[in-house]
Amino acid sequence: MPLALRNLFATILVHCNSMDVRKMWDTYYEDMSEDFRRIHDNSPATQLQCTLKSIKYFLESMSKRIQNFDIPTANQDLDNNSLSECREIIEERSTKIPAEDFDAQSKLNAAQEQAFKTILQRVDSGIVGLFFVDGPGGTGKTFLYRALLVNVRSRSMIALATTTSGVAVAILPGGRTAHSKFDIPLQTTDTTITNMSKQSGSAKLIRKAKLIIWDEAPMAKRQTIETVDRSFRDIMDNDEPFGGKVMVFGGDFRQVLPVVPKSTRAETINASLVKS
Ligand SMILES: Nc1ncnc2c1ncn2[C@@H]1O[C@H](COP(=O)(O)OP(=O)(O)OP(=O)(O)O)[C@@H](O)[C@H]1O
Repeated sequence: MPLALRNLFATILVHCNSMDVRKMWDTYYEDMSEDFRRIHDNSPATQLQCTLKSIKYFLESMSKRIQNFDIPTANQDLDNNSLSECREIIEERSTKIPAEDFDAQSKLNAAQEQAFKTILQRVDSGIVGLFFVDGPGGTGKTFLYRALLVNVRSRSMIALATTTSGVAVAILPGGRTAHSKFDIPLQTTDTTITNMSKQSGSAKLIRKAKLIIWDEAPMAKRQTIETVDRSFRDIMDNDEPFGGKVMVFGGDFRQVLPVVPKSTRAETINASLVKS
């Protein structure tokens, strides 16, 4: 429950004026930072900054500034809340975190916890990361995505949730189809790029995103995913895969492969992500 505790701590700061804030901080810091201690077990400084950013997020959602309270100082993060942010970034930041997701990270099973920790270490270190979450239907992939989204978003960082089909969009908070979010052309080939220009709001959003989730990836043609890869490299001016972003693809190859009209079995498999 550390996330719920940080939310409660921020709420108490805002509504209870006569509290000894520093004493309360010292008393409950261990409990409030328990999730970050699990992820960054060797770095107390990172644990502290992650905890402060999360409390800052909740305070700002109540129109308060963390600087006005007697708790340790958060590092200045120039990425955050700049006045010149474009519409796409403002919209993304206004995604509501569902209350039922607050304790998702404390309920993760061992396999989910392992994936959660590994992915968040990449998010916090800013090192490129390409992950594929594989599992048959009902094994908890969406549950893991939701825990990741709440953790990253509750620290005022941008996490994008995309899916291949419109049907699955509704199960991820702030979800959109990858085609719509990344402006992917309907017909993709081995040389296409997306319609996002480097100066567009969508490109600025990609530059800021710390985590990008793409569910139902096996349903997308590999050329579609490769088109996004080429565009991200261009937008980020970085030739690492997906321009150095932390990408989490997920889905189940046992379910639906890409739909290629009038294709043979071999052509369908050639269009699949496994051939990328
Ligand atoms: N660690 C967990 N603790 C409690 N409930 C969980 C956990 N993991 C998954 N669940 C629950 O199990 C059910 C199936 O999980 P989920 O929807 O995440 O599976 P999925 O792998 O995404 O399935 P699909 O591929 O069909 O979309 C959901 O009701 C989810 O809330």
